[in-house]
Amino acid sequence: MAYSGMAGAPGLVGMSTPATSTTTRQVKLDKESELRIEVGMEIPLRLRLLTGTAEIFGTELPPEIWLSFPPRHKFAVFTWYGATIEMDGITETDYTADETPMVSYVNVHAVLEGRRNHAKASSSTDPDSSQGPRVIVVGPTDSGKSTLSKMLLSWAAKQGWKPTFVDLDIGQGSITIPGCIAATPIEMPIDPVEGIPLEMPLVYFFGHTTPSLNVDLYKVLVKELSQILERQFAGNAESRAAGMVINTMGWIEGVGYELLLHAIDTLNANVVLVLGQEKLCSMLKDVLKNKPNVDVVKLQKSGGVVSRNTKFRQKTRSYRIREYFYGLANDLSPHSNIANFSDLFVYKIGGGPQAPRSALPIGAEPAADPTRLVLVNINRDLLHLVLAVSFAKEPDQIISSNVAGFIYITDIDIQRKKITYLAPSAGELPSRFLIVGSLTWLET
Ligand SMILES: Nc1ncnc2c1ncn2[C@@H]1O[C@H](COP(=O)(O)OP(=O)(O)OP(=O)(O)O)[C@@H](O)[C@H]1O
Repeated sequence: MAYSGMAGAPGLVGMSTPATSTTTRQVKLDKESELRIEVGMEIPLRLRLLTGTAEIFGTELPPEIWLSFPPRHKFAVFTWYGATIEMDGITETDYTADETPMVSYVNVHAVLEGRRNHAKASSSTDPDSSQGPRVIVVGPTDSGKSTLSKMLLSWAAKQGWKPTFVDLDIGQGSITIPGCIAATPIEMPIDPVEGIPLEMPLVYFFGHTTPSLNVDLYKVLVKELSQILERQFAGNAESRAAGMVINTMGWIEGVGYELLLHAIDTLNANVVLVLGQEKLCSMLKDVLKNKPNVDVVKLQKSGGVVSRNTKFRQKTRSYRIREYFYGLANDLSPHSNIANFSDLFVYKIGGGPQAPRSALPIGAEPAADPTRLVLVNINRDLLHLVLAVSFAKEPDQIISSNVAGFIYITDIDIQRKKITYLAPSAGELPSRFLIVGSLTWLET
């Protein structure tokens, strides 16, 4: 695992001292308690495990090694048997808590583990039982869904499984930039600083950060993703037995609820973990009662989960895009490239009328087709938008294709018909077909 090393940690000399500590200090944790930390807004926090054992969201801390957590990071160091932690730097808040839902979470992990073992043992004799658990984590915003997903994945990976992480959260997803749904196998416990490794995730670009802008397209993309995953599972008994953990959005009312049911159905989830909401749990139990193979389990929300307001969420999205191009520690060097208008084809999905008015019965209004491909005229409206580079070979494959990566439009020269864009690497783009939505970014 790529832990950030201790070298080059920020000096604290001459800094003002907020109410919380700025000096090196130790915290002793009793068994089954956790240290909850919100790193300050400007400067990273260094932290290391001095004695005992402890984990961050399911990933064990290496003894004695300093880890550097970026500004605004919110996390907890939990210990099952007791530990001493040393911190160096500024925190916005830090406190210890001995009431956590961790025992119930690890009990869920134990049940999933049993199902994985059963699936593995059945794979040669009974293909129908060879599917490991497909867990979907649902709940309102800020109920700890992403965190629980990470814990379940890291605990499974620690025991040698390679479960598939599916992130359907287009607002605050953890696999790639916002506006996408994605899946990736988790082969090692998730690095508490760097997050999910980005080796070849399967990514579909929705292009907006709320599904309400094109609900049908969102459903189509979830279906496309699920079909590819089914194909992968069919050819790989190991990942089939390890199963999936699916993270969802916090939108659980109305259309949001409908999308949850759609995801449960499309991805064939058989364990639904409901965090922090009785009403949602009872609605799901009721609607899924005819599916005896689907378990709906209510779990307590952790008191440590931090609520994030709209502004914070927008900022987080912007940092995620920045991280894509420049790396978490500014360790990547994106390239500024120039292309002719004629070199690239930019499509948006949805919007255009389905049929001309003349082709409709008298009085009928043309409805917008949510999955219609519309070729976009290149003009300055594209400035500061983030576009996806499709793997499609032909335009009609764009919706069903996953994406290779993203570019950011930094200039449009109408007179010379040139586009300047930032890309993760130099050289030609893997495809000339680009997808545009409403995902903007202001590079600062
Ligand atoms: N026990 C804890 N102690 C401290 N911070 C925590 C704890 N659990 C979760 N957090 C932090 O709280 C924030 C919200 O948690 P999380 O992202 O898991 O919620 P979510 O339900 O997935 O949110 P969303 O609805 O936006 O997707 C995150 O920054 C997470 O790191």
